[in-house]
Amino acid sequence: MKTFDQLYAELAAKAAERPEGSRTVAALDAGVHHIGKKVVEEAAEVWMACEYESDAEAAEEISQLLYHLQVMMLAKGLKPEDVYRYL
Ligand SMILES: N=c1c2ncn([C@@H]3O[C@H](COP(=O)(O)OP(=O)(O)OP(=O)(O)O)[C@@H](O)[C@H]3O)c2ncn1[C@@H]1O[C@H](COP(=O)(O)O)[C@@H](O)[C@H]1O
Repeated sequence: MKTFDQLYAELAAKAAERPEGSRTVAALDAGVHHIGKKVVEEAAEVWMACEYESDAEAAEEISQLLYHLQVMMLAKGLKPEDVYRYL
C-alpha cells in the first residue's frame, strides 16, 4: 500500500537513478506524446470499469491512471505541490 506522495517520491527516484528494466524510465524516455496517450487510454479504462465492471476493477484502473498522471508530472517537471495548489 502506498500513498500518492510516496509513489511520486519512488518514481522521482527512478527517474534520477534510471534502474534497468524500469517502465517509468522507458515511458519518460518515450516522451510527453507517448505518456499523453497512456493517460487518455487509462482514463477511458477508468470510465469503462466504473460503468461496467466491479468496484475493485474500477479502483485498479484509477490507480493506473494516477500512475500515468504522475509519470506525466515527472516528464513536465511538475511536483505534487504544483498540482495541489489548484485543489
Ligand atoms: N503503480 C504502477 C503502475 N500502474 C500502472 N502501471 C503501468 O501501466 C500499465 C497498465 O496499463 P495496461 O493495463 O494498459 O497494461 P499494458 O497494456 O500491459 O501496458 P502497456 O504495455 O500498454 O504499457 C502497466 O503495464 C504498467 O506499465 C504502473 N507501472 C508501475 N507502477 C509502480 O511504479 C513503481 C516503479 O515502477 P518501474 O518504473 O516499472 O520500476 C513501482 O512501484 C510500480 O508498482
